[in-house]
Amino acid sequence: MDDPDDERDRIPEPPAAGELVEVSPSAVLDRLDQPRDAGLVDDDAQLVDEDQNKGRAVTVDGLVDELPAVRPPAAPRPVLPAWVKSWPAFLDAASWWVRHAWHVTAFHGIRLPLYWLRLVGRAPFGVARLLGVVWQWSTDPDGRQMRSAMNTAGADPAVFVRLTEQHRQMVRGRLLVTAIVSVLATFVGWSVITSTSPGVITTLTVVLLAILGGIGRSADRPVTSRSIDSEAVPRLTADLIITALGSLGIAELNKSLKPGVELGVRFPSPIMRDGPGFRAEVDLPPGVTAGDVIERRDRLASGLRRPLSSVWPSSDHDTHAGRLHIWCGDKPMSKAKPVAWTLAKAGKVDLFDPFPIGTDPQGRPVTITLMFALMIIGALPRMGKTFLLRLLALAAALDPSAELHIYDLRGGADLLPLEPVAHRFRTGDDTDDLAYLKADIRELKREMARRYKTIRSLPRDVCPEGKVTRELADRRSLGLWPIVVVIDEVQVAFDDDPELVAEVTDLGKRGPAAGIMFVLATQRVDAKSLPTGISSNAVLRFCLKVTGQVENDMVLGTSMYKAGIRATMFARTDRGVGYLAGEGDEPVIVRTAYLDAPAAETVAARARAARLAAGLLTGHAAGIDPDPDDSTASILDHLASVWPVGEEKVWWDDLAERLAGTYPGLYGAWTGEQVTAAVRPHSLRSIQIKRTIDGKQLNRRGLARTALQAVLEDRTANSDTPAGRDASWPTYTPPVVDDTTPHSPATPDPDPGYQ
Ligand SMILES: Nc1ncnc2c1ncn2[C@@H]1O[C@H](COP(=O)(O)OP(=O)(O)OP(=O)(O)O)[C@@H](O)[C@H]1O
Repeated sequence: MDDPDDERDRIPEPPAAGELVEVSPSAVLDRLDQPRDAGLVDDDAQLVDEDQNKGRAVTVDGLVDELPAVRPPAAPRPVLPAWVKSWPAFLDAASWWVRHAWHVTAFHGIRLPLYWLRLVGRAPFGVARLLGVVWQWSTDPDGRQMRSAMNTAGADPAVFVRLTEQHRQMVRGRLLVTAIVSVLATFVGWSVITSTSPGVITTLTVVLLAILGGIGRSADRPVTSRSIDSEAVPRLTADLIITALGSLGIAELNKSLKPGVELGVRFPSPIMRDGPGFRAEVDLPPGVTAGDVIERRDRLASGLRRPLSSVWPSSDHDTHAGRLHIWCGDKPMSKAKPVAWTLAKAGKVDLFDPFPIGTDPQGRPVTITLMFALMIIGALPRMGKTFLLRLLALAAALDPSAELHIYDLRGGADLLPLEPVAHRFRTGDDTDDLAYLKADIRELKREMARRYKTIRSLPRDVCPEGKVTRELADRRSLGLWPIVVVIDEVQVAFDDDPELVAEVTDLGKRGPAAGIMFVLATQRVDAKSLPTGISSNAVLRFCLKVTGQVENDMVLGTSMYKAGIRATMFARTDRGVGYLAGEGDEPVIVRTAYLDAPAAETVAARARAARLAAGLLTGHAAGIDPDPDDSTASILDHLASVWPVGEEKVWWDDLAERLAGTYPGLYGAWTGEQVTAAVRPHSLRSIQIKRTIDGKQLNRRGLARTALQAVLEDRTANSDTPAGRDASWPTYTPPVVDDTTPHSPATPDPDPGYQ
């Protein structure tokens, strides 16, 4: 048999590359608990093959170049608590304290007479207790006990006599002090009674009785009553949390809660007030993850003796997988007032910046940045998906430069308030509606190609990152304003239409950088409704209640469920509450702002007024909504078809006018500048064209027929794609408002649109 000592002393072989070494958690912890200079480095370094791994050390994790700090540095706690940094959260916290203080004061204030009567009832006990204390002090019973203990056969009589004498003297002195104090007290009492007013006597009597009652109070008969119904909502304490955790039925957790075992649950920071509730940070025992607890949110709420929608557990992966945050709201969220939208009454949105969509459970505002993002929203039916979609579309409508394409394939009325601002709008899932959507998507693909060409043609200093900026979006002649496509119940369109899926996937991937954003919502979260190409490219993800891990990860992203981000924990009553991923580093729980249909109509009316004022009402909203142009003809073909017979050179303004006359749906509001910008990617150069009109010499920029013909011939010869697919132009372009410079007859236009 092996000698255990030998076994202990034997230096283990270093693990082969890639071999997994099994190490017990306690061994790891033991090691981690040792200070770095207490032998860890040296002991472990013995395992090193010195030639091969010079300068390296072996730890339980294998070879490393340098040993990391034995303990990772503790995460610094924020200097200011979160509620100080957010005005609404601060107001919430402050108002809670004021309400609480007022309630406690009023509750006890009104009961003061009752409390006094209770004290008076205890006053005789107080007198007896006081007399007992004085008697004890005066008669020194301890000394008497000591002498009785010495009254034994072996005791020294001299010591006994000395102690007896000392006791007698002490008692005599103390009795004298007691007698003098009693006489003085009687005298003072009598003088007060005879010399002061009855009011003072009454006050003193009241106070004296209260003091005597206080001395005589009993632990099992409290004088004061409870101001808070502790049975309904007990204070959130460490004990309560431990009890609740113990009721979850997690074996590993229960093991560490057994009597006699070192408690595995720790509280790294004190339980504190956070917004309208309390927050606790809990370190779960090794082997238990925050996700394990989050999954049992209902049992946790039961253990904490609170309604389900008051209890919000979350994970903190910046620290470790076992760090659990529990936030308990004062009021159940399902009973709290719906969150008001800060933009409901006033305000504009710049889609390039974050805009508010609701609050977190603590009441802090949550914002979202729609620009450059593909967003997916998934949930069970009736959880608030369409309301959120409407909110996002309304926010986009409040940016007058944005072009909205709104599709409600369920055919309900929820998105109708957006009709007055939508460039493209359809509600319903008839063949017509789906064909309209498909044609629009195709147009958007061509628009995307055009946008990329325009972006490529821009100088580097104007477009350094190769994507749309606010400045570029504002130059209407470039046609790079944000386009937001909102589709509710997208699964209706995707079913049995792989071509559409492919086109939306492509737009979802490449569109955002060119300013084309999609927001897709579905109540049927599966691979058909959210194909991998779309779900894996979504930047923003919003998941309201779903039923399982697969749906959760499909909307929020792979492994989110494992990481403890579980939209399965939401209850059916948590309407409008979901996880938002992609906006910050960590997914957050959001209570989306509630906007009913009339309020949505008011916001849409405001947005429409702003668009009208800016001259940016287009497409369906402007009453021009023929079927999307699904032909493959491009602006080059259109220019050729409107070219005036016999003319060799034509001004851009005249060409714009002719295009608008022949294709009002496509070029209705175009100017010469826009036509120039549109053909720029095709290398069509402008020329100066002089004309005499009414005896006046006018010099403007325009196009030569030969140049157009050359480009068309070139395209036919070189292109293997259908003519005009990549050169085609979007349908209804808003009229130019903000950067239109009237053409001066003699001077060349400085706009870069004129080359
Ligand atoms: N932010 C919110 N706050 C409070 N209640 C909300 C919120 N959003 C939605 N609701 C409530 O939830 C109900 C359902 O919302 P909505 O119609 O958006 O659900 P849905 O998920 O789109 O349903 P469906 O899949 O059937 O279309 C609404 O009638 C509304 O009362």
